[in-house]
Amino acid sequence: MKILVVGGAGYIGSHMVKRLLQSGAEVVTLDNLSGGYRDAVCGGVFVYGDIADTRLLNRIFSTHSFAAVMHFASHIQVGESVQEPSKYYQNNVSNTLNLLDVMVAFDVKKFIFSSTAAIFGEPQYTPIDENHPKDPINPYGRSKWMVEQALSDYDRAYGLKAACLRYFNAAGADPDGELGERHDPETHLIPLVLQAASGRRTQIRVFGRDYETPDGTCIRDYIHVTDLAEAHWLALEHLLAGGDSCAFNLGNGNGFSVQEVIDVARQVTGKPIACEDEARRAGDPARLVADSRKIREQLGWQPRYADLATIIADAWRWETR
Ligand SMILES: O=c1ccn([C@@H]2O[C@H](COP(=O)(O)OP(=O)(O)O[C@H]3O[C@H](CO)[C@H](O)[C@H](O)[C@H]3O)[C@@H](O)[C@H]2O)c(=O)[nH]1
Repeated sequence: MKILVVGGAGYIGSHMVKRLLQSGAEVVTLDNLSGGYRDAVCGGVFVYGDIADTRLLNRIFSTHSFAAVMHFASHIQVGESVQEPSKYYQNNVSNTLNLLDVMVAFDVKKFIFSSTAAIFGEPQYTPIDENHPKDPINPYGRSKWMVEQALSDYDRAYGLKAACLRYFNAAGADPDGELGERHDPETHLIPLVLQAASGRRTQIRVFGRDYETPDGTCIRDYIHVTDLAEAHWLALEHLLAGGDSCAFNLGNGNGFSVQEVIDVARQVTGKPIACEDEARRAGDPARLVADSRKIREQLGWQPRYADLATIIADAWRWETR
């Protein structure tokens, strides 16, 4: 079984490549990242490039016979998407459609798509299940919801079966210590908190202490990246077994505030971690917590690293590697 992993050199994609290789799948990784992550993709075929490049895609699909495509490559910063929407619609929507059209042309009709909690917008209730209204409040969320809608149409018209996996807050690192989180620039809470612990940063800025939450800071549902990769594996098995298109929310169902994350990080690292209070960051809902019962019930997903201290401990091992 050969799988094309687009964005397989990034944070979540590289964990997926590892999971696939462990299962004996053949992997072709397509990515335009180089450096550490690329080195970490220790197996399979690596193709440097971009899904905007139709000629490259045609060459890859003519050379390999894929059972499915897993697509992790996208821009993911909410704030940036407000400033530069074109970048988000171009890359996340238009380039994804380019990939889908080549897939259809080569009769590859199983697709795993990285979606996001940002498609829901301001929560109308929590925990958020799959049927929660979709009303994204920024171009990033809209770009992902547009693709989810396009995928429904591609299923109806071309029989392309897709699993949309809506991540809440992916965090942590490979428990073996081989892979971890690195974005450039880094904007995510846990790696920034740990950089403050390790001395690579002087402090962590807390964006808002005036939310309607018990300690005033925002609440998020952190999911270990290895559990996330496992969910993708189960979704892949589902599609390869002839299963129908589907969408699943992925989180642990436990909300932790920014202050709680900092407190747990202090315990795990034994470092003081200085904080500075800042104004709210635009586009941050107060509370995002997933109801993931659907994937547990339908695909048997069982997170193994649901404990926040474990998630942070694995990320800390990577930060101090
Ligand atoms: O330096 C920081 C960084 C973050 N935060 C806070 O920490 C929480 C988590 O922020 P992250 O940036 O780590 O994560 P988000 O919830 O903003 O982002 C997640 O959800 C987004 C969509 O809502 C995208 O999918 C994104 O990739 C994903 O990590 C937020 O309340 C944020 O305001 C801080 O206080 N200080």
